[in-house]
Amino acid sequence: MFIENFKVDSPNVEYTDHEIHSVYDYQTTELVHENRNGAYQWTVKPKSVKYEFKTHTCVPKLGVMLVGWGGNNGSTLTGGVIANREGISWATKDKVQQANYFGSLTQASTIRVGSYNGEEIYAPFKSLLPMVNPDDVVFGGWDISNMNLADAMARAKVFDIDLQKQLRPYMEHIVPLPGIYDPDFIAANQGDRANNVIKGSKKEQVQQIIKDMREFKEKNKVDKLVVLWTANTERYSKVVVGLNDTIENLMASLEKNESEISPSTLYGIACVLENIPFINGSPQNTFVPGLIDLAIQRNSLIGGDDFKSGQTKMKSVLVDFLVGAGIKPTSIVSYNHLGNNDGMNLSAPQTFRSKEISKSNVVDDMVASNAILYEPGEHPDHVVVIKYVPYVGDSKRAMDEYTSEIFMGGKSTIVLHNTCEDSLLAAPIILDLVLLAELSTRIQLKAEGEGKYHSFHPVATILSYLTKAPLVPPGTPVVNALAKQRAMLENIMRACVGLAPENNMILEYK
Ligand SMILES: NC(=O)c1ccc[n+]([C@@H]2O[C@H](COP(=O)([O-])OP(=O)(O)OC[C@H]3O[C@@H](n4cnc5c(N)ncnc54)[C@H](O)[C@@H]3O)[C@@H](O)[C@H]2O)c1
Ligand SMILES: O=P([O-])([O-])O[C@@H]1[C@@H](O)[C@H](O)[C@@H](O)[C@H](O)[C@@H]1O
Repeated sequence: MFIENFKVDSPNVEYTDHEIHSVYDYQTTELVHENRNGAYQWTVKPKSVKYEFKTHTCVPKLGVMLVGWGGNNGSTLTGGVIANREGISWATKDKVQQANYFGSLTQASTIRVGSYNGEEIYAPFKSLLPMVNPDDVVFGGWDISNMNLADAMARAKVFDIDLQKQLRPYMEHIVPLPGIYDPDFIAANQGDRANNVIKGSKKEQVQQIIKDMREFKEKNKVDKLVVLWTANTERYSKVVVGLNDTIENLMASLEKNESEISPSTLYGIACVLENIPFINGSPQNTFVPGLIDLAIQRNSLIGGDDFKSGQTKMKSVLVDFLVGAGIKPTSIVSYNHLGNNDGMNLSAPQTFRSKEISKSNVVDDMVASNAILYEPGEHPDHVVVIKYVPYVGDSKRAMDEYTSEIFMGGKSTIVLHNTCEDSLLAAPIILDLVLLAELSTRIQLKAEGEGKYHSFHPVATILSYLTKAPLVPPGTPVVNALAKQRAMLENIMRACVGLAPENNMILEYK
């Protein structure tokens, strides 16, 4: 059964006009490794820590500025939101299709709230806490190409033609702001579209981005802004002592106009200086150590890296299942080809390398979780291939072969083939990233013994479900397994309204 919304009735939760206050017992464990009578022994001590959460319920008018707005993802997301907002439907060869937000965790998934007369009751994920309605988001952004968004949508060849015709009047007057272009960081084959660029030194470019964000906020009367990079994948920046390893060195390098500061890092610096959440949807190391430290120092939200949209999302489910079932994946070979501009940019070795890294590390935590299967340091063979095939456009083809060792030396090989428009996978993920980033800035918490409330750590691990290579604060474990990432997010939101984590025990019926 489905219910639209609910309210929690508990002595641990208080709803006021402006906030939800909850008191929450966090059940965890403390591990002790000690020498007892000459032998080391592990002891696990259950531990309960009292937390208080305070969530501001006043939902702001939200502006979202996309870097790479005129790309396939940017134009698809913008068109998709307009279609939803305007209630557009269009004819396909199968049926009359209504606009929807399928693929968005916040808009199209549900959570279990309990059982009623023996029936499981579900509510929308977004009913857990007050969130911005995507239809109300005001979009803006930058692109190094000056193509208007209607033409960009046509160039992307993602939407059905009848939908494109209906969206054109809403999008043809929208032209992205000039972007920061540095040909050294993306493939040479992108040079042709760079006709809309910010001139000047790197410091002047950062100042221009700051000016753009302030003007956007002022012009659109938005209360809050989130900026997200959905521009071309860049090559990795070199991380060098004295260049970008500390805040001081990064800012000094900016003054000196050092060539090794990438455009994405420049947008990141601008956002952190303005205390505007900045999310990186591509795989490169935008967040060099100096920028991470700057974000921590200024308590400004940063999140990334690389949208977890298709093949990698499946991998973070399948390998978790295999290893969790006591089956040993020994070879994972992932191939994909696509023909959009992203594919063309990734055909250069240095940009492909960024993608190869973010797609390859995704099984590490699952492999490390099972020393019955894997010797220390042992790892499955894992190969990632991406090829550019213009004819297939945005319709990405992904082929995977997983070989595993099973009972008594047997082998099991699973082969997957997926065909899917890349941008239709990424657009709802972008939406979730910006909505959840905004929400997380409205949550404050404190553990028992902590005097004052504080926000979540500025490196937003809460967004991990949506990224291939989750950015985490130094010293924090990286979790890639999709079910764990979803549970983390859902359970934190449940804690904010005083609900226990979903434990799936269903003891009532045992
Ligand atoms: N679609 C997916 O499923 C998916 C998944 C994970 C990551 N990504 C990443 O998202 C990014 C965008 O994908 P896409 O398919 O929209 O690519 P795209 O090439 O269609 O769009 C990128 C846009 O960024 C613009 N651009 C490049 N450098 C810029 C800069 N410095 N400032 C402003 N604009 C700039 C380009 O002109 C282009 O319009 C890529 O890096 C891709 O790897 C996509
Ligand atoms: O999310 P996923 O399907 O594993 O990964 C995808 C890659 O395989 C694809 O080549 C690339 O163009 C997309 O941007 C995305 O990164």
